[in-house]
Amino acid sequence: MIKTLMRRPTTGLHGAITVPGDKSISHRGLILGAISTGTTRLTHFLTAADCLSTLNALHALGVPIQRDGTTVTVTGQGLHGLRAANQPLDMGNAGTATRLMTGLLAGQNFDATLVGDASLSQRPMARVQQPLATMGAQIDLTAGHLPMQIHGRALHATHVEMQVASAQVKSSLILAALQADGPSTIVEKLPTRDHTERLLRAFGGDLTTAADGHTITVQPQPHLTGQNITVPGDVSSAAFFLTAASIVPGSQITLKDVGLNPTRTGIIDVLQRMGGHLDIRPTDQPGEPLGDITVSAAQLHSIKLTAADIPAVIDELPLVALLAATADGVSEISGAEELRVKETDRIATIVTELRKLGVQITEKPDGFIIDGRPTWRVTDAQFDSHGDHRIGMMMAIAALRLTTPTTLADAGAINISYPSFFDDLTHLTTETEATHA
Ligand SMILES: O=C(O)C1=C[C@@H](OP(=O)(O)O)[C@@H](O)[C@H](O)C1
Ligand SMILES: C=C(OP(=O)(O)O)C(=O)O
Repeated sequence: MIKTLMRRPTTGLHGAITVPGDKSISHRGLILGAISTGTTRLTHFLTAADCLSTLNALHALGVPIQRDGTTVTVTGQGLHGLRAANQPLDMGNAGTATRLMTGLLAGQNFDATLVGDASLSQRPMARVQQPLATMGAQIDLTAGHLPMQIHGRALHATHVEMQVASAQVKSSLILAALQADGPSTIVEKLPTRDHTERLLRAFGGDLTTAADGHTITVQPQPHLTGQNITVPGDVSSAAFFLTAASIVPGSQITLKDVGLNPTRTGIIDVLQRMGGHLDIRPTDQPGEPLGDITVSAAQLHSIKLTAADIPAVIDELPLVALLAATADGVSEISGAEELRVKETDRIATIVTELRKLGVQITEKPDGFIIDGRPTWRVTDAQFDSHGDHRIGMMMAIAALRLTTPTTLADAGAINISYPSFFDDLTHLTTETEATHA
């Protein structure tokens, strides 16, 4: 689908929205609900294609799941209550779903086959197969990729030193370790998003993170109990509008009930370091941290990010590139080679698309260098998502700086994580400054 993009709104973006539920927490809530006893109710669940891949896979494994709008009810089957599916599990475009389900299925007493779309079928799966093999897991890949055959079996406890900073790999190992014959330890290269750890504790699991923040010990065979969970707004979705309001002159918007887990809020830190105007009001309540954010337009300054900064901002790096493209000075992003194995090679797709705006960007093996400018000279008005939701949304936000018409090819990819993205954008661009004065 080719979509005509919205141009610069004359008075900027105004108004307030609640962004859809967090993708990472929605996946995990379904999985932990499935292996608990009793009922789990997820409200403000993300009903986007990626999370529906997890929902459909669990359903095919014998888990009753009801969906009513954004409320999902999961009837837990216990840790050993899943049953073999009678067809391959189609994980669609979802890397998180695939890696987490692999860890879960490795310890079940049946076999499973996982397949995915063309993008997912190019993404590396040895990163879970190899550490899971230290527990005795038997997983056959196709040249390191999907299709994958998982031969479920009893697992042993392990001690794993992770080779990549990846919450997906960590969570896969945690889900396998729950089914092992003793306590397992997982050592992270760098701390990554900790939603699995937080949720597992809420469901009654026994898991500790050492004071160094890197070492996790998982006690096996927990008795998990179903929970009622309100999923916070996805900060990775909010990030598109945090960026838009920062770079479109005259803007001031509020994003309500956004997840503020510190392992995810790198984009807020980046914006603050670049001179962005943000007011963050945390809400006092149990569970994942959340709050409201008001953001207004600002003249931004360049930034440097290195490997230790990356995990908390990994999915927002296309937006960091866009912010840097409008900022004063030269920005440099390093240590972000993981971007090359996302839905697309995001270093390559960021460079290709931003060059269409006339942005001065240099590609590096592990990131990029951008020389920012207050105005761009568009050389190609036909943007392309390359089938990658975050690249498509980043270019739709870039178009808001332009007065010339532009289009986005393969705009349907945005449904992977944010089906109501254009509705929310329309809402924020049709609310005038006067209505909110
Ligand atoms: O665990 C998760 O929910 C996710 C972890 C990240 O991937 P990696 O852990 O592989 O970096 C992120 O890019 C993805 O969108 C969601
Ligand atoms: C990388 C992403 O997701 P996944 O790895 O789950 O496909 C993303 O949403 O940006």
